[in-house]
Amino acid sequence: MRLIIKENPASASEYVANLIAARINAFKPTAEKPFVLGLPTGSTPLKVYSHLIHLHQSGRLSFRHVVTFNMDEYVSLPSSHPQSYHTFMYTHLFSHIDIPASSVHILNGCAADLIAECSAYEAAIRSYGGIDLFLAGVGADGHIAFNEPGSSLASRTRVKTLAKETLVDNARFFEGDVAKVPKLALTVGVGTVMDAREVVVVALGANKARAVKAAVEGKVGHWETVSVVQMHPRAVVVVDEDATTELRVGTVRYFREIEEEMEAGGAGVVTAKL
Ligand SMILES: N[C@@H]1[C@@H](O)[C@H](O)[C@@H](COP(=O)(O)O)O[C@@H]1O
Repeated sequence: MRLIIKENPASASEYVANLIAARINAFKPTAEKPFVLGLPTGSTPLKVYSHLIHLHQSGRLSFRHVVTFNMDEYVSLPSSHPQSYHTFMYTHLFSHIDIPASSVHILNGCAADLIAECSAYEAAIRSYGGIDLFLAGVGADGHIAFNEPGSSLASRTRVKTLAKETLVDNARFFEGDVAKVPKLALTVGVGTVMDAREVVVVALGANKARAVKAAVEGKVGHWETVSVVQMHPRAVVVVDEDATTELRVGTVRYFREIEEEMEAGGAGVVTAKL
């Protein structure tokens, strides 16, 4: 795992957007061989998305041959609902870039058969040969996508009951009223995320410090599902200073020194390419 510590949310988000753009551009995607990108919602990726839009508008990045799969969606919110993840993604990213509508995949939380919807989603991911890069945020309790505490680390896309902490956290998007937050969601599984060829987790702010500790220093376990990134061969965790406050001083120093070595072009560069 790499841990990248940036000074503030803006510099962390810019780093992540540049990383995604570099991966897409290096891949040289075509209609026959598109780049497959997994995407989250939430407040964390907002600045990443605005920087991706900026890169696109300044001619440095095209999404013409990028296929996306979103992580999750609430059950029973129509896609036109202001708080649906469909609305979120079009408002904050898709309406501003050159991605064809047919390349966007978001789970349908209003499908008549939710189980069939989840299986079809997994099949669609497989049909593209899997996900090249999965971008993820993290819940304050350490969940990835909507894989709440206790989720199987081998889980696939499925219907999930949301934890109380998540409902309370997300009430801010529903006029502060917990009762208005849908209690169920469709989500990719931990296994679905782990199948991606690269996983990039972003965590910003002191509210995420506990989750960052779980991801970086905790034991791998189903209680904080983000901890599974420790098992991924190509995982990058990008944080701002505030999100490091629960980490040991030695941990922060260790990862900082590795990144400094990489920037200096030393032995770390070899590690980065692995
Ligand atoms: N399902 C989403 C997650 O994908 C997201 O990572 C998390 C954190 O959201 P935020 O970035 O707003 O803190 O919220 C929800 O639970």
